[in-house]
Amino acid sequence: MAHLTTRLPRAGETILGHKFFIGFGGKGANQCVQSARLGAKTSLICKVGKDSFGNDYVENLKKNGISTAFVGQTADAATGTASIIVNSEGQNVIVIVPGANLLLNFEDLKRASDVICKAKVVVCQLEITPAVSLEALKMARASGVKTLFNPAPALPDLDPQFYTHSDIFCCNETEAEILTGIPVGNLEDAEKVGHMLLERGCKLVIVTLGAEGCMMISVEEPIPKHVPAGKVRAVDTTGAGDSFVGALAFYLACYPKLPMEEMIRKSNCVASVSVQASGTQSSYPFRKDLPQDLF
Ligand SMILES: Nc1ncnc2c1ncn2[C@@H]1O[C@H](COP(=O)(O)OP(=O)(O)OP(=O)(O)O)[C@@H](O)[C@H]1O
Ligand SMILES: [K+]
Repeated sequence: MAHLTTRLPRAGETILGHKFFIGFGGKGANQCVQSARLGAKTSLICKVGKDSFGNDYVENLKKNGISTAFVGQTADAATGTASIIVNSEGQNVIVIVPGANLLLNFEDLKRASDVICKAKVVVCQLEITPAVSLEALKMARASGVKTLFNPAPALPDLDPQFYTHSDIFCCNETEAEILTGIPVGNLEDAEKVGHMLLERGCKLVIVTLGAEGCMMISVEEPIPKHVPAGKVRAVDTTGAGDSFVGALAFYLACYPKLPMEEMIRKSNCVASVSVQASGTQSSYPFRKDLPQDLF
């Protein structure tokens, strides 16, 4: 939920804001929404609270055609939230309470094992307990399901098994720096990150570079490739990373024979549409609104 104000309040101060809105999020949900809008059959495995936010959350997923069979609702924690205050200069303060997300456990994964093991692609992030995310990747892998891992929010001491259990490891510049210690400001830096992550056991690494598109490198093709994004007029880049990951998951699942570079190029196109509208899920394009040569 976001509050727009002219300036940020000081400790103990009450100020008036001029706008308030609630948007749905969670990286997993955002990615799922983007995949679903492109036409993928999707299911989200997560946990929310038995509260009005949780009810609305489930409703929103259903509206987007996402299966909620494995969206648990618990009375033991509140739905995860992010409260954001943004001033007129665009500076913000944010409080995140993960809440019910942290209660998603191995039992929940076991209950969902059918969707995990029969999926074409499993996408994981780090907004739940990392060990649970890793277990989902392992379950997928053991069944020959393609794994796409997005290490967000990044942890400096990520369990090294995340590298070896990801078919595709996709991070942005900030995450790349936290994971490797290499500040990423250009393509060359991203290439260094790519080499380092391949050494750690990744099969294929993608570093997203905002308006510059992406860098990709793989064990099969260890020469880094730049996949540029089209030039667009960006109005709000919030959520672009999740749009990209969601689109990539769609192509991996629905067009598995496309060369990876082509999948990334198409995912860049989808994500570059999202930066031309404000908000996160509200900016994600539907298949019918995109150039049909993307399909
Ligand atoms: N200004 C832009 N113009 C065109 N495409 C963009 C732009 N910004 C982002 N994109 C697309 O979105 C993808 C992801 O962007 P980025 O690397 O900024 O992710 P991110 O930092 O995780 O984003 P965010 O945190 O804002 O969601 C890029 O690889 C590109 O395809
Ligand atoms: K956006």
